[in-house]
Amino acid sequence: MKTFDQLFAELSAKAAAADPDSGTVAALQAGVHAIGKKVVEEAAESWMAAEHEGADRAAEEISQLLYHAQVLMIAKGLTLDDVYRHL
Ligand SMILES: N=c1c2ncn([C@@H]3O[C@H](COP(=O)(O)OP(=O)(O)OP(=O)(O)O)[C@@H](O)[C@H]3O)c2ncn1[C@@H]1O[C@H](COP(=O)(O)O)[C@@H](O)[C@H]1O
Repeated sequence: MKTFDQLFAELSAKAAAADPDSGTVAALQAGVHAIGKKVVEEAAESWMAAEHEGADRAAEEISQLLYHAQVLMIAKGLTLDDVYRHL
């Protein structure tokens, strides 16, 4: 288990190292358009799970939504603070 901030640090390190075994690095190479589609897909799956499936399934889909949102942030060169200052 990890926190939002810990996951962001992990993904940022993998991106900086261009880890060839990382799905995150592959997603970043695919670009903002492809990452954006995953954000929308996971948002829809989160909605469907919340409406039609149990709490655990909703939590799982929401975790994937958060992951892809972080990948989008890294693709755009955004830091956590860039986002947090809007909260
Ligand atoms: N938390 C996640 C995470 N959540 C979702 N995903 C990816 O998001 C996709 C969503 O899964 P779906 O259920 O939609 O599956 P799918 O539609 O069959 O997937 P695709 O065919 O679209 O790839 C999967 O391909 C996962 O690889 C994640 N990939 C990685 N992480 C974590 O990110 C960290 C770095 O991972 P790597 O960069 O792969 O080393 C590790 O701690 C991982 O646990």
